[in-house]
Amino acid sequence: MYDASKAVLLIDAGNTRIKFVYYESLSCRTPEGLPKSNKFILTHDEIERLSERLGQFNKKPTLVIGVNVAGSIIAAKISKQLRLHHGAGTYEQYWLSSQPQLLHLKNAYIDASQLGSDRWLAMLGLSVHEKAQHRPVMLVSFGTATTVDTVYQSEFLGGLIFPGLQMMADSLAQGTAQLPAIKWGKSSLPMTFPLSTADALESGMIAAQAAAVLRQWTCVVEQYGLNPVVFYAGGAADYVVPELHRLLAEQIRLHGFDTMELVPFDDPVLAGLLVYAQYCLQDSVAH
Ligand SMILES: Nc1ncnc2c1ncn2[C@@H]1O[C@H](COP(=O)(O)OP(=O)(O)OP(=O)(O)O)[C@@H](O)[C@H]1O
Ligand SMILES: CC(C)(CO)[C@@H](O)C(=O)NCCC(=O)O
Repeated sequence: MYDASKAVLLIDAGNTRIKFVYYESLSCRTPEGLPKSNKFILTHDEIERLSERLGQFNKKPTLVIGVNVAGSIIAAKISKQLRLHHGAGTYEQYWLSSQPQLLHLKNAYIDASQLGSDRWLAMLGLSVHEKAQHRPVMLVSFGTATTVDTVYQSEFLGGLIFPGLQMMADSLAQGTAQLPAIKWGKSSLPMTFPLSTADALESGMIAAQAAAVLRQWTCVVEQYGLNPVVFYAGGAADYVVPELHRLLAEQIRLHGFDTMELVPFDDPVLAGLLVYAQYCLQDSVAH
């Protein structure tokens, strides 16, 4: 049972955008059984609008839980907006960091505090997925950076970090004399032998992203002999997933697995924060 009186705000402050989800009450459910939510996104330049944006809801959120990988200035700006919104009213606010263990989830990182708190909370969200019960589950997050992380038997096993699609494109344009900035068009499979600069860049970057994910999938298969479920999220997913689908299908066939699961997972960080907020609001839990 949850403390139904509290409105809750969850925050995923990333390097490009900040995602918020507001719950008037975690007990108020949709027909699908999920808490009714209002999601909104602000860029870093728009943080000053947070207080006004929160003013549109009926109740002030008295429990605010967030992760922030965008630095202390961003965290301070968000906290200032929350103080503005609450005035003299009281509320609890927590920025979570990565730990060796959170609820049931263990963290194999050598120094747990190094792990991005967004990755950690996303793993918590992933770990409660029904598919995570008997098989390894992977999450590919195509955000500002791309990350490829794995959970098996309630343990985060580690993962890859590399530049996101836009960051790859920007660094090529900035670091060379002849390579232009890319205008991403419709998503398509990389070409076999690209014959223009634009095609060579687009095909190269998509191939690099998909191949890195496939490498990690192969590591999981070799380590555990099981066919992992691959979840994906993030703004650049649409561009990479067609090629990833093609590569995975080929490997699934070669390994003799009978199913391929490449599944979208919206807002995994916010999903993990919800798991944690529900835990915090359980009657018996003292925070
Ligand atoms: N219209 C678009 N065209 C090309 N790439 C896009 C487009 N929209 C998003 N992207 C890609 O998505 C990335 C951003 O993804 P997303 O919006 O999920 O991340 P984010 O909110 O910045 O996340 P975080 O900062 O938490 O990593 C960009 O860096 C870019 O690679
Ligand atoms: C990798 C990013 C940028 C992804 O948002 C973030 O999780 C981060 O800054 N991580 C810190 C380093 C680490 O996770 O090992």
